[in-house]
Amino acid sequence: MLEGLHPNRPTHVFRITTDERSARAMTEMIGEIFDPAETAVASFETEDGGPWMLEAYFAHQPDEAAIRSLLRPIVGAEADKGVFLPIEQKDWVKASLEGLKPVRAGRIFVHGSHDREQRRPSDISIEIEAGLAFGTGHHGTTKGCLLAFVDELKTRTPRHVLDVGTGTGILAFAAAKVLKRPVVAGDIDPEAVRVARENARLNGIGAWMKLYVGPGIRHPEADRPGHFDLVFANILARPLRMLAPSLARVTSNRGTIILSGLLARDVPGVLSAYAHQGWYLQRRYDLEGWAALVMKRGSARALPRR
Ligand SMILES: C[S@@+](CC[C@H](N)C(=O)[O-])C[C@H]1O[C@@H](n2cnc3c(N)ncnc32)[C@H](O)[C@@H]1O
Repeated sequence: MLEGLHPNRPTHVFRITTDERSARAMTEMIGEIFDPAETAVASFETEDGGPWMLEAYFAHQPDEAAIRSLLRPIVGAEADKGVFLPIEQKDWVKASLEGLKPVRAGRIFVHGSHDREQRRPSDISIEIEAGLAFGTGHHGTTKGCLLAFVDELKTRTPRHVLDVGTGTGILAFAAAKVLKRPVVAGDIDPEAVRVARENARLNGIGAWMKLYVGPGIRHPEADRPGHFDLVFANILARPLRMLAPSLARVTSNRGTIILSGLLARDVPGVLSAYAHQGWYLQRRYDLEGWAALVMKRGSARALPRR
């Protein structure tokens, strides 16, 4: 969930801990200067009220001296404290998955194959092998969506679910397993859809996953006006804003859209795009600097003051 480059294919990472303002300024500068196809950058709070970290991922070995001199006008001598690290290519995904602990949201328990024995009999368990797709459940955006989904179930039971930007398929699987119904899920990245298909089989719900490759809802399974009563879209702020009219169109009048993939600073822009379509924010989940927004159709007057 970084701006730019697919987060699972970098060769080098640069990390620097600093204050929020400098982290944001450096993120913006790196985002503007470097080609988004070759660089991914994000900054986030390392703990509540604690220092911020900037992480920049590069597809090729970066010119370290040049990057430090670019950052010096923003953070001064601190630019030299940041570290550049090579990223092991071969087993990077596997190794990072093995190091990850399972994630729990209510009864939903997301785990890798190495943590199967931790499942409880009452769990809705989802086993994920991420491969090259995003979505192990550990990212603040995914966790936020899972928590929002669990809370949504306290008041209603959706029947028709769409997951836009499905990655490994994790949110769609949670919905299919909890609701015991087919779910439509798509991703712009064919590799993600391949991984989601494999994971669906692994979880015994291959027949319930209606997977498609394509941007947004550009597929006959997804482009069904008023059909879905729960839509997940955990992608970036810009596509979320652009997709506002089409997501609003395919969601039923009493339906819910759960949006994520946006940093707290991007929330007002996304809310305003959905307010233009007649949607308001019912509640939000903030985890590790990322926000998940639960949107309902209704009067823009219901928008909370921010
Ligand atoms: C942050 S990941 C979310 C994965 C998973 N849904 C989760 O919650 O962990 C975002 C996914 O959205 C996909 N994506 C980005 N822009 C998209 C678009 N316009 N339409 C469909 N998928 C998109 C990416 O390929 C990526 O797999």
